Amino acid sequence: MSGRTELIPAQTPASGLPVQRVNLEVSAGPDAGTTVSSSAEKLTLGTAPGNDLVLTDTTVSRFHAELVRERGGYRVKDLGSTNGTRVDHVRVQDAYVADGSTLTFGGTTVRFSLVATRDVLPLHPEPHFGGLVGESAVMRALFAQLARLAATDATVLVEGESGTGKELVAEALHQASPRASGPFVVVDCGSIPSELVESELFGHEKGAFTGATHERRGAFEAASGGTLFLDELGELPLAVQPKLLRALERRQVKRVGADGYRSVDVRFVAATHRDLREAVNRGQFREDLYFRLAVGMVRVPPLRAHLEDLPHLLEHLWAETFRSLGLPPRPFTAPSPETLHQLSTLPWRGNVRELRNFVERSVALSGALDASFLQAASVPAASAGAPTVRVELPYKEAKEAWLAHFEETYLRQRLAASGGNVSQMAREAEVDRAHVIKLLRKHAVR
Ligand SMILES: Nc1ncnc2c1ncn2[C@@H]1O[C@H](COP(=O)(O)OP(=O)(O)OP(=O)(O)O)[C@@H](O)[C@H]1O
Repeated sequence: MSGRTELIPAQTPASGLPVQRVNLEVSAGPDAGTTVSSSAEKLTLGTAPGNDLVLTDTTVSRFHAELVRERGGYRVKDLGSTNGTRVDHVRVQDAYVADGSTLTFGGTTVRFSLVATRDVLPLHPEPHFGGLVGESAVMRALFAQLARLAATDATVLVEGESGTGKELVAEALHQASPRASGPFVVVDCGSIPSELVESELFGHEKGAFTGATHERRGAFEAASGGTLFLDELGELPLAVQPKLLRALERRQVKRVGADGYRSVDVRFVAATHRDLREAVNRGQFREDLYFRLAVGMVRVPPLRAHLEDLPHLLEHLWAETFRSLGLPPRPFTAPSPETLHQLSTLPWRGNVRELRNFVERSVALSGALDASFLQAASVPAASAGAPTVRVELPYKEAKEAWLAHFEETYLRQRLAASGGNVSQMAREAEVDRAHVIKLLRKHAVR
């Protein structure tokens, strides 16, 4: 016995992914007697219409809390509510709940219970969809959902941690849709200075502002006949949000400095790694825009939720690395069981992007997948303590590894101190916001 936890090979049930169904029954408060039953991965509750459990209790916030199904069970997460969330009378921010737990939201009490029968989600027949790969049941259930959504023109909101593949999801939706022959236009709200977002989205007339020496069409017009993908939607300035709402509702946009509206024909997909419901509670995101976007909700799982895809992903990213570097492909050699084991025990906070970085480093430094090429940040022990100077590396690489540790530690702690608000963090750190975003991506911090 090695005492090691083995990586479970991908075993995909042929028919579908069995998912748990839960019941939420309001047992005390103005809505006593109301019951909701669902097998959704995420359930929200609050007073805003559109929550899965809508409460009328005035001590409950608009988006008060959510219940998320994970491998280890169900978790309840408070969404920054005014009066807090309790599990069995203990106030919590984020906690696991058990069958029969009593949950309290403000002045309302809800009984949480598991339903004996399981629902079954359909699975996509192939272990890939567009540029996404995954053999696991969770990924193939996601592909099946994407295939269904691609056939429609519905607006889609893609949620997921950084590096999980949200942009690939948007691109795959476009490619599988009837608009595939039209343009796929990407706007990253996080990397555009806030004063330029409106012109980037809707265009401007000549002379509309200092520097507007020519008229310019915006992303909506550029995407006409195709799909417009807005990344980092949570960073969209509040002032632009009503204009986006209008554009989505009426399919009309007005260039900055123009008098009239122009019609546009676009399919709209947006992504966020931030919880927009929390942003709504804080007054940073408009509730009406949130509901307009959340017509089709797609949640991309973090890598730690489908580790059985590691071998398949490594092989895919290996080929991708050679392709992107313009190098002749080299045959893939599967990692040793030890390496695979080590990879499967890491937190992968940067998700598939971090895995890709690891593959790229391995290719560049040795041509074989080797766990010693994991960046210091991936390995919990290294990121927790003081940085070690890796004297076994050549001077330049040792210095880079040490600097990388400094950058990541600084970014993580600064970002946490500013409550995850990148603009505020950039101001406080006296670093240009676009540079901060580049660094955050480099270190897979978000
Ligand atoms: N399931 C997957 N199969 C293949 N490649 C993937 C998968 N998921 C992510 N990737 C790769 O990981 C990298 C990050 O993906 P992507 O940029 O789509 O993530 P993201 O969620 O949009 O990140 P961010 O929130 O930082 O914008 C890309 O190189 C992408 O090709």
